[in-house]
Amino acid sequence: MQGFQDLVVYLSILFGAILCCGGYLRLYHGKQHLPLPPGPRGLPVLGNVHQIPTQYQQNTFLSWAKRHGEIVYLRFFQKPAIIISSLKAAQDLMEKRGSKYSSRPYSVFMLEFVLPRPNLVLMPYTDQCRLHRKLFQATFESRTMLDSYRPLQRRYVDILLADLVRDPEGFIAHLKRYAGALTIELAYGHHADIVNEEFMAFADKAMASVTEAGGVASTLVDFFPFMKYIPEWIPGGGFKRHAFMTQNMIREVMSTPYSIVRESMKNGNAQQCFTTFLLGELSEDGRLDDDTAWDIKGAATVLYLAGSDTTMTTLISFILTMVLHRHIFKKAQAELDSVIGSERLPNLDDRDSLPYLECVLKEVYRWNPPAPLGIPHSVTEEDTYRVYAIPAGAIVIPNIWAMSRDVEQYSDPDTFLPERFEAMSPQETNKKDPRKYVFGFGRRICPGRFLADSSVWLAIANIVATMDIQKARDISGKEITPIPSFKTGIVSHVNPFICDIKPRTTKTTDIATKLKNVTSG
Ligand code: HEM
Repeated sequence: MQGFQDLVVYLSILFGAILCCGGYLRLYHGKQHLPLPPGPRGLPVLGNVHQIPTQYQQNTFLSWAKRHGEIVYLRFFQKPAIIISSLKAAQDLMEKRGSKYSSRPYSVFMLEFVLPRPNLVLMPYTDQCRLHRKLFQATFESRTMLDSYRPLQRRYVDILLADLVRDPEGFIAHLKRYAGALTIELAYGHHADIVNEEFMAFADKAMASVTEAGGVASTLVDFFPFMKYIPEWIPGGGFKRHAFMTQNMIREVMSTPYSIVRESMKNGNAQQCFTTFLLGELSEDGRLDDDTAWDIKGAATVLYLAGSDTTMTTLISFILTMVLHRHIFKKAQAELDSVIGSERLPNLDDRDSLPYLECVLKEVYRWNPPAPLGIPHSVTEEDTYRVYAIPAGAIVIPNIWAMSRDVEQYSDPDTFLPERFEAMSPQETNKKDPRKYVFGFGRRICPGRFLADSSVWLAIANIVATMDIQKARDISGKEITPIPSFKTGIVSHVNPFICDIKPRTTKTTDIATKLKNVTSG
């Protein structure tokens, strides 16, 4: 068996070499006759694969950008890739030339093994993708629709505050629940208690299985598609077993809440939600083929998967920075007290009158961009940028982390300093607003950005208004200062830390009393 395994690896390398040489010749004899962008020197067959770390790739990519420039060229076996590390280059290419830079790299593993149907996040830029984006935009980018979610956001913020009062130590779980329950209710209409924690836990497990399943062999199949024909009982084909198991879990995550919506539609008690909207838009006279049903299930699941972890991470980054910088928290609180007073809780209409809190939120996005490498795009047509050729089919990785650490834009970029935005002119603030890059670019920009931004703002404004946050103390009374650290991966999750959160009692408002009627499920 070992011999066979070696043969598979040997064949993979051989095929790679052949494809690679073909690719290489094509690149250098492309019609532009321009050089490729600079990058670290790779090996003949592997390209730069062996230089890519498995963890915190954004840091390595940033160090390459410092050496080679804002566009770095890499090769993963035969596949070209560019890493974009400046906002200007990302906007020039991914936004101004959106017609060429808006597809996604094709993943054999995800699209042929794990998912029953491609979902929006992974779709190439086809008519189907445009249709799905239109549906997301109609639901999450229209002002009227966003305004209609305000009562829901208010309800979940009240639950969050009540949870924080009841169990301050569980703040990470409460923030996760806030972000998750909100997106679940938008997706499926019923209260999160019905789909409940069990659904969130199972969805997390399925996603972990996707990540685990994406080990070496599954990554290889993306570069050497012939591997998909290796039977699963032969070494090298074992990834298929894991992939099929993952597919079963994903199917269940997609189907369970969808079936509840279908059932309540039959019973005439379904709430208006993204799933009912999609059913209305995509079914013909109430009829639905199997593929369309999977498309709808996929779109609703994407809403939860793309929306909850990213939103939660922003909120936890906020708590962490407030623990570390109490003077900033107190300054935001003083602003809030002077504008809102203590008789009511802040709402989204107050946003424009709280400029310092706005600077704090911008700095939270910048300090820990929730998706440090975004989601890769791919180039559909050969292109040129400055003096370089960008080959068709290249994977495009925006290094959002590098953009947030650009010293030309932000001095002392590792320091958490909301005041950097306070000191800027309106034009400069607009140009340097991290929301210009943390939500991605161009035709694939995050369609949930307005919802995410308002949900995060509402939660942090209400936390600042009602809670006191500071460092926890050990039994000897000494302050415990959390050391900021983040998980590696698509989302930069904050590693757990402890802090001391207490409800504030002000002259006239006792928030615990105010929220006594709010139940958390
Ligand atoms: C702070 C919270 C969030 C952050 C930082 C974030 C960030 C991102 C980023 C970087 C991308 C990739 C864009 C690109 O390819 O250029 C993306 C895509 C996406 N996001 Fe978000 N997101 C957040 C919240 C949400 C929410 C709440 C939703 C749900 C409505 C959502 C739905 C999506 C979808 C569906 C895509 C794929 C779009 C496509 O492929 O065309 N996101 N997001």
